[in-house]
Amino acid sequence: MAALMDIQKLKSPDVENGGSLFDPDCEHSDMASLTSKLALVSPSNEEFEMLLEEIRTRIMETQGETIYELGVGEGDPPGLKDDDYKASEATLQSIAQTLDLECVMLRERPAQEGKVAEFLLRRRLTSDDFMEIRVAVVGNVDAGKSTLLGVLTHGELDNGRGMARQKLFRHKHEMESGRTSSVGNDILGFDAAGGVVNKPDHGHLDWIKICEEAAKVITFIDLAGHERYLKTTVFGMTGHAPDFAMLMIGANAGVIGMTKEHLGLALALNVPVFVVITKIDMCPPNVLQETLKLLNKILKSPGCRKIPVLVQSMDDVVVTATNFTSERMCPVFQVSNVTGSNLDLLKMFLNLLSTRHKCDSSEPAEFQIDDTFSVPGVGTVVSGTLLQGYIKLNDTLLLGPDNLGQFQPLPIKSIHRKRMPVREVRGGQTASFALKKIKRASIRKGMVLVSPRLEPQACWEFEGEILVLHHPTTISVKYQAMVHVGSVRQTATILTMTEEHLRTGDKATVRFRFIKNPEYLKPDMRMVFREGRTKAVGNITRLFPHVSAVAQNTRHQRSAKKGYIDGASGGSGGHSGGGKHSANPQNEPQKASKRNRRAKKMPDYDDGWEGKENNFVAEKGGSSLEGKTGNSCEYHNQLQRPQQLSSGGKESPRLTAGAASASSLSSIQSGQPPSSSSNSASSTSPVPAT
Ligand SMILES: Nc1nc2c(ncn2[C@@H]2O[C@H](COP(=O)(O)OP(=O)(O)OP(=O)(O)O)[C@@H](O)[C@H]2O)c(=O)[nH]1
Repeated sequence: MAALMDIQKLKSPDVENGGSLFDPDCEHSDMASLTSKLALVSPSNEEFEMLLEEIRTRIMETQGETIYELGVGEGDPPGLKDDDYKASEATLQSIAQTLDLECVMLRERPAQEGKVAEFLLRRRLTSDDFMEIRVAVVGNVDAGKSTLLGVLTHGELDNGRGMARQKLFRHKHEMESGRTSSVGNDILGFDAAGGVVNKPDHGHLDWIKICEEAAKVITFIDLAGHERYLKTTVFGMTGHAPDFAMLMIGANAGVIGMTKEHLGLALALNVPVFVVITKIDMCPPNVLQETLKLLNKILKSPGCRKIPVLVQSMDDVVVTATNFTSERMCPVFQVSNVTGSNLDLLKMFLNLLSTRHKCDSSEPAEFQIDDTFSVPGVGTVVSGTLLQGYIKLNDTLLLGPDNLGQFQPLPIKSIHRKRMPVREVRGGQTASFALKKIKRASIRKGMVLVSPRLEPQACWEFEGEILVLHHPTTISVKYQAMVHVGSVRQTATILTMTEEHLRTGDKATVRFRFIKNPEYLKPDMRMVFREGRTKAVGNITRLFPHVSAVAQNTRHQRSAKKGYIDGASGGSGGHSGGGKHSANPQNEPQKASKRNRRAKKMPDYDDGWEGKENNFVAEKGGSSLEGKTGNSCEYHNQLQRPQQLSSGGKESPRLTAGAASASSLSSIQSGQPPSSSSNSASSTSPVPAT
């Protein structure tokens, strides 16, 4: 345990400074003068109103809850004597009652002048509203991901032979192999007082009931551990906009296989990570120590720069959960799904997590689509995340971009959140919308539904600042790989770069062009660029929102011939000219289609983030997830596969050049920054256009 940071060092830094958890970053606000430790002892009417207002604002900002620390104040030594403490607690309860908040004590401890305590103030929401936190569950195969989710959501312990996970598998082949292959959603609801509301009825969980009773719902995005399904895992991490990533490690197996890949992915996407070590019931103490030691080394390495904190008590839970948004801290839990050891700590931690997405209802709505469904009796349904703004029933939003970069207005027929019909959805929440007058085949993942106020434009080309985490040789202009950004997943070609060649560890500003469809992007979005073992991460810095006339006409004619352009989306697109590479056949979309035809012949194989050498990326796009995400459709009816998949789903196969080399995250493991010296000097030939 000594390997991990001593939790005492992190405990209540604010208390030492006379600060308050009102302000976890120690930036003292205007409230500081009001938060003298005696402020709640016998406030005047005016002071009471000010405190009320401060807590109301705080609750609104944090989407429904905050933590108040009693007995600390600016410049005062921490702690309240018994009488003052009781009076302060009574005032806090009275404020909570006035604001219709639940007020629950999280922990109480002795301090210099009496005692201090932390209280959770949580809004009691109506039956059709709840706070929402999304947690992506990652880790190597057999780390116990599905089992832990089964245990947490169904409240029954595992038998060590896969009993708990059976409740979560969505496919027959998963039941047989014991391997998750798709993005699954499972939910865990907490009421205002922090109690779990999941009550399975004969193994079945009623999501609507959970959402009605819950003040906060944790959605677990259960991602596959096997490297074969890495493409799906990357999509889960980018397209489902998780607030946090839960990295799972089997205590006996240790940090193996895809563990570092998944950690690297979370870091690249700036998703705060916490670690859960499972199977401590069957792991010899020395092996557990070794696992902790290696984990500690990796987390502290220059590639990671995390502060690992072992969570062993409720005190630790409160400290880590309330400081977790800092992104530097990495709480580490050790649990057993068989004995239930430490699961109460993990549940409490999940209960205290708060969303990273701030919601401002006045912003124009922007909804990213991560899946599409055809629901009998309902019609076309899209699921996804509302990144900003507010959408209510019967609002008309713009759906797009289609293959020509156009957006078309569509009314929202109905809204479901976690299978529960609702009238509105706010920024940071996931939802499903039933849409009118549109076929499922005309919608692809990566499209958006946005407010007309945004005047959205699609782009074929964009610029990004990227860092190459790994490439076996060098990357040059015309190189093609898969771009993941938000729920967009499409092959793009490098048009220009600020460097002539890029090797592992190199940074550059790169101009990309999508090969199949224009996409809706925004500056500052995080992107992942990958192909086989090649991985680069970065930020989008510039968009070129125009559609090449050549590309546009060609696509239109070809699409019209194939007959899958919706009449409503037709039109010229109104753009002309095109970029300097628009006439280059290498960048024209029809090139991709040839590869697609070849790709269809390839096996359904996902070579992945850390794939095998000399293999093909035969992305099936839409088809790899279509129909596999049953749980995420919030319209809980029979789902249908489309007769014809959207054209946006298929990607081209790519031949990976170069010899095998170590993981890009070797820097994390070794504690050294990535080095370019390990690369072969030979240049990778760009993939020729066929
Ligand atoms: N003894 C013991 N066994 C566990 C524990 N957690 C999981 N298992 C067993 O470990 C095996 C693998 O668990 P899974 O939940 O399928 O692992 P996974 O990480 O979801 O694997 P993929 O879905 O393939 O990514 C199952 O047989 C579980 O019963 C634990 O805490 N203790």
